[in-house]
Amino acid sequence: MTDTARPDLSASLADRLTVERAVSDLRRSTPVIITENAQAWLVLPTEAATAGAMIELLPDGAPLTLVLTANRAEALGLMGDDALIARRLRSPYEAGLADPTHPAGSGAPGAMPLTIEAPLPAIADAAIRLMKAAQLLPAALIVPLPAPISGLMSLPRSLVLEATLQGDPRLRRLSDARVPLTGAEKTRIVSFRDQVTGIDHLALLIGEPLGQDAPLVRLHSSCITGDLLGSLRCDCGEQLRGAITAMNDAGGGILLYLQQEGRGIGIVNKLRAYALQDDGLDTVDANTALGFENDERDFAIAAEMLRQLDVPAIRLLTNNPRKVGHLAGFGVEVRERVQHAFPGNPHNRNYLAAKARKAGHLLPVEE
Ligand SMILES: Nc1nc2c(ncn2[C@@H]2O[C@H](COP(=O)(O)OP(=O)(O)OP(=O)(O)O)[C@@H](O)[C@H]2O)c(=O)[nH]1
Ligand SMILES: [Zn+2]
Repeated sequence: MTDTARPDLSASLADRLTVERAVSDLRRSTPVIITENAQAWLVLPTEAATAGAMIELLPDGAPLTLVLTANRAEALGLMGDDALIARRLRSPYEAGLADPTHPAGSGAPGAMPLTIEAPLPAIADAAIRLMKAAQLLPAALIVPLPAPISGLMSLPRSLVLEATLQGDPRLRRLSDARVPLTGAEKTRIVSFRDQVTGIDHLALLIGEPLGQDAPLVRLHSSCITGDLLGSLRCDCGEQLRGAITAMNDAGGGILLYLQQEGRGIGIVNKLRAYALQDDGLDTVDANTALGFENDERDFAIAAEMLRQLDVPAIRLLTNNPRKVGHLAGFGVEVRERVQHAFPGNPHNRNYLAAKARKAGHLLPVEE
């Protein structure tokens, strides 16, 4: 079995592990400290602030600054050409402004609490990167710290920026087992673990793909609702089972099952996006109203899995040109894009139409 994990803990890997520990604290509503030059800032996820978590740590009378992405600012009708904006708050509870599914953030632009513009804190970019890595809403409450607080993770801004760059996954190949599937009895599942995030990704080897020149491959991002629960809001379940059947019929194929729920925003945020879609936004605008990009996924993971499986050339089952471009950028030869569309239903018709219209998906548009 190949094991490509580096034996030593290089400086950059150590930095990435430090950032992952901070991410894990933030997911538990624990603030972290980011430093830049001689200044330290307490950084609290807005989700934690609105829930009142750890608010007692905020120094009395210190200025509270809310950092938002440009996408969230635009949804709120706030002006600005920059990637991030900062607003001064009177109370941490006003951080609900960052969340369009929260009463404070869901009103019409004029109905939001009065906020005062604030200069962008030096660590704003690092704070937003951490929130995204933690799959929290990409908004942070930031307070300059007059004195250090012991017991919290503290990390320099530069380290956060370097460690959250996508494109260099450290995957370790682990188990390999026979798992007969309905529609593809000759299937093996090979598992990979991201040595930085600890997240596991799977490669389903259906039939005999490894001997083939350019086997069928699908990059399938996890969808708990569609793949597992049979949700009709998307086409993921059909695409998953359809890919398995197509690969079995072709004598072999590789389905990479990637833990990238909700195009990389996580299950909680995907469900928030669904709530916004019920209020009339489409799948793209719901992501940006939450402050995210339309697609936050890192397909370098898929390219690295193919590299470790020794599959340099593929035929890719997808309607998403972004997947083709990213894989090619990471050195995978995509010899052919194979259409992978299924008939819509009344619940996913708008979703499929928005992907075709706005996200460049090559889907047959239904009447
Ligand atoms: N944020 C968000 N994610 C969604 C929504 N609907 C489905 N998803 C997620 O979108 C991803 C679908 O991924 P893929 O099956 O790789 O699909 P794709 O990028 O549309 O490309 P192809 O299916 O290959 O054409 C899964 O992670 C789903 O959880 C939605 O409305 N909002
Ligand atoms: Zn889905």
